[in-house]
This record gives sequence, C-alpha cells and structure tokens, in this order.
Amino acid sequence: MLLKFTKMHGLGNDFVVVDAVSRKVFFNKQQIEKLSDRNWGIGFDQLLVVEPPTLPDMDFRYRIYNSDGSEVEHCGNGARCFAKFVLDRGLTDKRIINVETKRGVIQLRVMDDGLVTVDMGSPSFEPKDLPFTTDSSSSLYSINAGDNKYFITPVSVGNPHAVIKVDALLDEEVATVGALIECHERFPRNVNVGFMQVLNSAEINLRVYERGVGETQACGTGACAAVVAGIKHGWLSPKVTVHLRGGDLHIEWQGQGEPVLMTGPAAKVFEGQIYL
Ligand SMILES: N[C@H](CCC[C@H](N)C(=O)O)C(=O)O
Repeated sequence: MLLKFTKMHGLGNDFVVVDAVSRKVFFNKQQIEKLSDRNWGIGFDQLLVVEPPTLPDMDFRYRIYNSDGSEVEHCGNGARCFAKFVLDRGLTDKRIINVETKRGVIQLRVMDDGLVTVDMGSPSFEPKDLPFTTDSSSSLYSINAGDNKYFITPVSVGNPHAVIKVDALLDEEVATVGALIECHERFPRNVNVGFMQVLNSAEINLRVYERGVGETQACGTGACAAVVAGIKHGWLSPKVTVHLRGGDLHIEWQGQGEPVLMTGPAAKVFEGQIYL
C-alpha cells in the first residue's frame, strides 16, 4: 500500500501526519516501529492519524502513536501540527477546531500569525488518573531510581507525567534518571519524565524524557504538566514561558478545575509517500 504523509514538527518534536479522513488507514505496532526508525524508515517521535469524528459536535478524531508503537492519550505539540495539517489540506476551514482524543476532547484555535492555542483540558494530580501507585496522598512523592531518591509531582494532562524540580539540567541525569523513572514499577502504564528548572515565577527551563520515545526536543503536555505542578507548589504564576531545547511554549493555567492553555508554533517540513 502506498502511504502519503506529511512530515511536521512542533519545536523540533517531530511527527508524521496521515490523513485517514479521505481514506481509511490502519497501522500495526511493527509498521509504526519501522516507519519511526530514523535509519530504516521515515523517522519521527510520534505518528498522528487524522480520522473522522465518532462523537457529535466534533470535527475530527486524533490518534497518537509513540515511535515504539504504543497508542497514547494526548500530544500537545502534535495538536498544533494537527490544526495546521487539517487547514492546509482543506479538511476544514474552521479556525476553532474541536477534536476528540483517547483522553477526551480538546479545542484548537488557529491565530492569524500561525500560532496555535490548544485547550488541553483540566489537569489532575490524582495518582489514580496517571496511574501512579502510592499508599499516601501528597503533593510531592519520593521515588527511588538507581541509587538515588527523587521527589516527583505526578500530573495527568490526559497522559501521565512525573515532574522533577532540579537546580540544573544535566544531560546525564535526563538520560539515566528519565529512563529509570519512565518504566518505574509505580507507573503501571509508564510515564513521561519532566526535569524543570525554575528561573523565576514566569519562566522555566524544561527537558522531557518522553514515554515510548526518550528525550525529545520539546513536549507540549510535558510543558503543561511542569507549569501546573509549579503553580500547585507556589513556585510559578498563572502565565509561564517554558524554554525547551527546541524553543518556547506559552502556558496558562488559572487553577484547579480550569483548563490548561498552551500556545506555540507548528511547522510543515515536507510531503512524502512510502510503501507500507
Ligand atoms: N510521549 C507521550 C506522547 C507525546 C507527548 C508529547 N510529544 C507532547 O507534545 O505532548 C506519552 O507517551 O504520553
């Protein structure tokens, strides 16, 4: 089968995006792993599949697969690329797009300057929503990784995140500790691991070791998780600029029960086709 795709990225977090509205297409785990390989395939962090909606009042359904083939609930950088993709391909002419995902419903708002604001839904600190195994209820949890103990804030933004506040962002720590915590036994469905350096109440540096991928250039849900964790602990104000390796995201959260809003760019790199 000849597969047509568009290669895109959100701050260097890169995607292959497929139109499954015009023509149904399904992928198995092996196909996704092969397509994601940066030597033997196209190469991507996530595969994004645009499908017709199954719920009333929705414009599209959005399915997300990590490079290891696992299907996941949410992808923030991908949502911005999704909006650009459906407009560029003429699948919609709306600038406010309602999309159903595995975790619920998100709303994409495309601005005149090309930036996209995504209503990412309301975050949750409930361990069961990640899931995260614990016999206590707290705002910070200690977790053993290798020979060290780390204090994490578990946050669900539809997908699970463990946020760690650090004084400095060290390559070695992100790679080793990220890998250990990603598949830690207390996260039955694994977890994305964010390393947050607070610069001031309106700015952080962030690196994310993503579940099913490894460290990426940027992580939209990770930026949302880090900011809401920082606000919960009183380290951050409601509007925060998140400096990621690939660039900046603007995150806003007005508190418990409110949606977290993420604003950032989306870029198309090339269109291609490949035999599956
Ligand atoms: N690796 C994530 C999915 C992609 C998230 C990230 N690329 C984003 O922009 O939010 C997970 O397994 O939950």
